[in-house]
Amino acid sequence: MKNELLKNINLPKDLRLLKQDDLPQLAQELRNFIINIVATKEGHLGASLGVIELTIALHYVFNTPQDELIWDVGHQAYGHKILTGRKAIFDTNRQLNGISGFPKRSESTYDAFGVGHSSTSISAALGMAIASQLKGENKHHIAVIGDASIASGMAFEGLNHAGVTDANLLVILNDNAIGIDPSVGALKQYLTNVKKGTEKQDNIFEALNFDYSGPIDGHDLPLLLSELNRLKTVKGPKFLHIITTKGKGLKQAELNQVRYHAPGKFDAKTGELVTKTSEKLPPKFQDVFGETIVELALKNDKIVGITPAMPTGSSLKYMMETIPNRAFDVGIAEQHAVTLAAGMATQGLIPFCNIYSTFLQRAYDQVIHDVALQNLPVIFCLDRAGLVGEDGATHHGVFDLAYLNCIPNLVIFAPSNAIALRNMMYTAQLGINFPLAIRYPRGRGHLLHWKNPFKIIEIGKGICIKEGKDIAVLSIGTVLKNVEDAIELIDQKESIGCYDMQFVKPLDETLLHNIFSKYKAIITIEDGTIVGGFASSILAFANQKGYNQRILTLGIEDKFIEHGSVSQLQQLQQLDVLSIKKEINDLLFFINNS
Ligand SMILES: Cc1ncc(C[n+]2csc(CCOP(=O)(O)OP(=O)(O)O)c2C)c(N)n1
Ligand SMILES: CC(=O)[C@@H](O)[C@H](O)COP(=O)(O)O
Ligand SMILES: [Mg+2]
Repeated sequence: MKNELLKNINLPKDLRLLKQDDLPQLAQELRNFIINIVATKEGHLGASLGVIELTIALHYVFNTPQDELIWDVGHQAYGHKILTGRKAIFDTNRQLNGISGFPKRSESTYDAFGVGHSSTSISAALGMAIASQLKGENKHHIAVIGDASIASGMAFEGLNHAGVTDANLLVILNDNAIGIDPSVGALKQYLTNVKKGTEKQDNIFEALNFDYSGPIDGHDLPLLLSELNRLKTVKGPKFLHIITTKGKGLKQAELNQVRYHAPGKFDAKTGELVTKTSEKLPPKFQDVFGETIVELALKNDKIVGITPAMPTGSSLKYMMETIPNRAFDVGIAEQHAVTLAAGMATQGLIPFCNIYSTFLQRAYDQVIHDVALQNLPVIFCLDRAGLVGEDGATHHGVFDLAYLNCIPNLVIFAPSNAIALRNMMYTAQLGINFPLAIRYPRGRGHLLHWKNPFKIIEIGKGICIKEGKDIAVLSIGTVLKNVEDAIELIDQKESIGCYDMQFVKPLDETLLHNIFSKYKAIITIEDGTIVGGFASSILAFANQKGYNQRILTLGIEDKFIEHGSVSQLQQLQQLDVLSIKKEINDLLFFINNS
């Protein structure tokens, strides 16, 4: 059985020509196809394997793309992509200039809504369903949402609204009892009871006016087909609860669902992970955070740790294992995580609220209204800041410096290395009377030895890395390493000064006055958007203080950056070593000849 059926399917119309009895074989072929490609090209695995039967059934029963199908998060949509015209290019998934790892409207008419951040599907599908009603159309709108994503506030808001409409909406809950990490919370317990049959009487979704059916086995194709065909005839908001296994069809992925959410390279036949080099590498920043918070919290019982559904990705799991009563996974609930931290801070606790930079966008008002306005000493640890690579436009943490910069009271720190991250966490827990954001990138730093004795970091102070004569490079965050390497390659090194500014807010004005009084030209560099971030602050400083030398600003251009490896994207954004070297040399040439 080698893609006998799949090879003839390019679009759902081809799929609909198959006999129902052929669909289980197609499911097997589709699984193998995904496993073979993800094994070498990497990407999200477990979620897509878990919805193979659902994907086939949906495209078989519904008339996509006229009927609108919305995948929540979209990391489970690989089967959907393959069956909707992207089979031949699926091996470019998540690569530079290849297809996106998430549904994307500009990529296909079958991708009804762009996703990446969770819990948007019900609102989006409801919006489309209401629009269809207003336009007098007769179509179906289907939101497929996971058990972790439906626990988020936004999903509840959508359900709450949908329940008082007669919109033609079908919500399918794909319940596999796990997000990236095991699902948490009272809703998870409720769903567990529904599955056991102990919670049939007062169904929460029926109470919200949905026509509820399930739970049914989401791998049973005939059952899925008959239930979807039935639901097609039911008007108004409907809710189908299906039970699936994340990683279905690959033994290791079923057994170790957390690891196989996005496993990296693995052997397609055995499922074994490709073992990485045994060479000692510098730690990931997430582990510097995870290990340091444990070290600090063992000595300081006021410290608490919070993660919205990313215990593994943030490495807060180390604290959850060591000090479980003070480490909280609150589920996909960024808004709640921030205000929970604010509440804890009012009571004298020291909350480290760890959120991926991109996901903190969800909790912007909470940062302003609940934390900063009340000047509460919440310590935000913003992981995955800057370019994250293959997850692409939905996930790059490139807006944080800009969106945080305009918030009064907030101190913004971007460590240039693991030691600075660790020392800032140490400093913060000694006691601060302001909110603090510490932002650091995905992946590893460059220091092998980082567990030095703790040192206090003076708030608002930058560091002179190297004095120069003509040009000062002002750097913020880990891009400093590229700057230092670039300067090493420059012939007139002695001309170039280099500064690790550390804080975007407050700026080190004393240091800046020294720099602006001395150098002929300034370069700012950051791995965030050039609009409103570090560069903007330096430009405003120069303008306000009457400095008029040339200032070159390097950072992420004012557009959404797509997927690719971090190094490829750095090159495209001129943040790699050679591009920085060129920018410095060009500026040197300019000032020497003007
Ligand atoms: C707002 C937001 N927070 C966090 C994430 C990170 N994230 C991606 S998938 C995922 C788990 C989703 O679990 P579930 O909805 O149950 O889907 P499954 O992976 O089980 O199919 C999380 C937390 C995200 N994409 N968006
Ligand atoms: C789909 C999603 O949002 C997550 O799975 C994300 O891809 C995790 O990113 P990291 O791999 O950086 O933890
Ligand atoms: Mg799930």
